[in-house]
Amino acid sequence: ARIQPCLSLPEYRNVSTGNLVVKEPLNFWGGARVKSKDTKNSEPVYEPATGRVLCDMIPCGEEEVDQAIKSAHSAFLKWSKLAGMERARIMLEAARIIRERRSEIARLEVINNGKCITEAEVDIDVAWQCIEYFAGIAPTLAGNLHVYSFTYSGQEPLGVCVGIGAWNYPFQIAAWKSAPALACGNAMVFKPSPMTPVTAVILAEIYKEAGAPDGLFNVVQGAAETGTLLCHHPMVAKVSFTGSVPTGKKVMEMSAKGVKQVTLELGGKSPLIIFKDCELENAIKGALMANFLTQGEVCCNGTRVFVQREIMKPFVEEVVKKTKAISVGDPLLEGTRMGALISKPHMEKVLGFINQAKQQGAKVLCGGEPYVPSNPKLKGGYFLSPCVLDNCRDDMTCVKEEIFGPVMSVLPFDTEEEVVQRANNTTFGLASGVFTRDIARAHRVAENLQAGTCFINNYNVSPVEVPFGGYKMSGFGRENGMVTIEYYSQLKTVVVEMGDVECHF
Ligand SMILES: NC(=O)c1ccc[n+]([C@@H]2O[C@H](COP(=O)([O-])OP(=O)(O)OC[C@H]3O[C@@H](n4cnc5c(N)ncnc54)[C@H](O)[C@@H]3O)[C@@H](O)[C@H]2O)c1
Ligand SMILES: C[N+](C)(C)CCCC=O
Repeated sequence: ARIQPCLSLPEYRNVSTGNLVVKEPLNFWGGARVKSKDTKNSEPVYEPATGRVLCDMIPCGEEEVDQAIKSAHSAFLKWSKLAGMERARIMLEAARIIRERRSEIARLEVINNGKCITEAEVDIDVAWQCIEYFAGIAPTLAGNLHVYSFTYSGQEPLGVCVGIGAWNYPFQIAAWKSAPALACGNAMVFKPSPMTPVTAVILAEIYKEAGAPDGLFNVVQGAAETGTLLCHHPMVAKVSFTGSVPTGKKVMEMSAKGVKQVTLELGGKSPLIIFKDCELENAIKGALMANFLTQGEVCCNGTRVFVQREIMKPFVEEVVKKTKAISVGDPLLEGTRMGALISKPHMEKVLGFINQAKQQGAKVLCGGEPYVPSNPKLKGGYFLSPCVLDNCRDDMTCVKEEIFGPVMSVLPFDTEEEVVQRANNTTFGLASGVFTRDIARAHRVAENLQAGTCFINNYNVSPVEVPFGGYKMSGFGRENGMVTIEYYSQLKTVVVEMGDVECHF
């Protein structure tokens, strides 16, 4: 059942929309691709831009999950004993290979996810940067020595960590989870979303090629059932989850049963506040960046756009003009700025939110309809014209719930105090943004917004050096930045007696 890859990465350079069928096994453990055992539960995976079947996702069952975890455990025993420098060398080599193969990996990501190529290339860059960043940290992991009491403490890895990913940034999520885990000396079993099974296994091959021991980074395919098996497995020390709030709650509950550590990167409904003293052109660009990257399927998007009443008219006119100009279509073409949504059911869900918004009194200023590109091969794709909604109120469903599609809701406001209160009136707390020329106001608003990130005079800029994660129901724990080391390690304290034991008895 253990198989080496059939299609080498350079061959993916020639794939185009509508011509790839992935036949290779998509699981990886013990240092090789592994064919799934039980094909009866296989599910078709669709290419979003065409609606064609790209491959079959065959979920891993109990025995396979157990094999992957045991493979990770045996790699952990070796990897955790390496010096930080040795781990770093292998991780840096993995980052280099990703950089070299950026174009092929990005093309595969586009075909599986539907996002446009220019964005996918950035995602791949962020992935290798993240691995490079944590490789740099690995040799610096040192403890504290308390000389006079002669005690010392230092970080130790947790063991086998599980990563569970969402479908919107498949390769990048696998890197964001594996890089800090491996830097700390852990091994990982990663389960991608069943809708985007194709690229995580390439990351596994790259770690192996870079010199990682067999079993260090493993991939098991599957949906809820496979995820449940991972969360319950007694040899798993930690679960790092990216996905929706309802699934995040289940993951936390299951992990609690085994007292496993958890990181939850969940959904959002983030506010973007635009004051009348902003530089309007930048604020408009910021609103587009906050809403339409990856077809709006971005957890931290600023989908509640609060605009100070005095500038509402020019803001809306320009934002609508620029939204209408977004080129939707073949995601592998350089000129395309918006590709296809992940699936037909998801597109219908987004359309349902738009219809409901209309029924509740919102006005569609542009878009919000299925889009059929002229190219015949894209006729079955899940394209939607980006949508701006006006006449929105805070109590509407489109303003309260995460849509996860290209839908911007615009809301007027009058005062800073009022808008901060309204912005915080949500159970989510992933991100937020503010546009103003008043530096004191910018920092005051950032301080008062209940969110893990606040972007001032920009949006969706997340370098790997800075922590990313949520407040409230958007989750806890962080990815990226130094702090992430805390979430993939545990502290050992050693107390050394330099004299005789003073006995109380
Ligand atoms: N905060 C972040 O960093 C971040 C990043 C990307 C996406 N997201 C969020 O992810 C959501 C969209 O992704 P999605 O639709 O893939 O989310 P989802 O919750 O449906 O699925 C996420 C992952 O969980 C798995 N899963 C499902 N049921 C499970 C179970 N019972 N036990 C274990 N695993 C299970 C899925 O197979 C998938 O791999 C949005 O809410 C978005 O905001 C958050
Ligand atoms: C790279 N971004 C844009 C910050 C997105 C992070 C992952 C959220 O879905």
